[in-house]
Amino acid sequence: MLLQLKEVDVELGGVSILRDISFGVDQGETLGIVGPNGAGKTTILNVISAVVPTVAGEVRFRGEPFGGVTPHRVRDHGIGRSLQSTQYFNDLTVLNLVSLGLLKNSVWGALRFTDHRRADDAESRAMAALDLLDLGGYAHRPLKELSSAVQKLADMARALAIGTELVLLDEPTSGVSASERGAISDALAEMRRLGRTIVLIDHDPGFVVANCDQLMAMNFGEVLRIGAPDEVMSSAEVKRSYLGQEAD
Ligand SMILES: Nc1ncnc2c1ncn2[C@@H]1O[C@H](COP(=O)(O)OP(=O)(O)OP(=O)(O)O)[C@@H](O)[C@H]1O
Repeated sequence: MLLQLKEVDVELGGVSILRDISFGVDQGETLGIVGPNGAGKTTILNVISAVVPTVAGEVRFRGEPFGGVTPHRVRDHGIGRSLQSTQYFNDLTVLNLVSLGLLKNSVWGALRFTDHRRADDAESRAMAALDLLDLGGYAHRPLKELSSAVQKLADMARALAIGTELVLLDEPTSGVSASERGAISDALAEMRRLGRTIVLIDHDPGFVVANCDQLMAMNFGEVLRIGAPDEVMSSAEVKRSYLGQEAD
């Protein structure tokens, strides 16, 4: 098993945010997570990325405890994460956005591209990731000129370039029109075809169900059910608690 959370609890500001979260993700598998606003989906990605600490339980990556890892070292383990929004990077080109994630020097050094050898290496790896998602034609375009779908795809390429072991996708369809969601699905399908292990969260349960191997439904910081996507979505507790429908 590549990633495992065992009985994880998280508290932020003295408030219980996650309780008793346990799941595992095998190599090459996509775990989808659904749940209403505030269920704790993003916090789970924050736990895996070592952005928030746990107060109980354990995170294991490649069978090893992941406890002491700092957020800026997560990338060194081959874990890439897409952002909910790329708005702060609007002036960058697509290639710069993807390269930036691959540069190991400080952000300031990276922005100035002072280390040319590393910058060239980062750019060629970034270009390879863009080509995998068929985005090579956008490489030199600033993000601000592109549709929100292409901006999302560029950020997925950034996560793919870093995430050789594990890709965390945070709301890839948010702000993307219904007509452009197919392109996001296609990119995700390509990542899965490449054998990447993925944790996917999105507000659109239909999108998640269609694009995962295993589904976890959450509510109020707890796991309601985990298993085959159709089984989870048709279970009484998920219908009742998440979809607001009466159980059969
Ligand atoms: N830094 C923080 N301090 C205190 N509470 C927080 C913090 N971050 C998140 N929360 C709370 O934790 C709960 C879970 O938030 P989280 O963002 O993980 O949910 P989510 O399922 O991703 O929701 P959404 O779909 O709206 O993004 C929410 O009640 C949120 O207000």
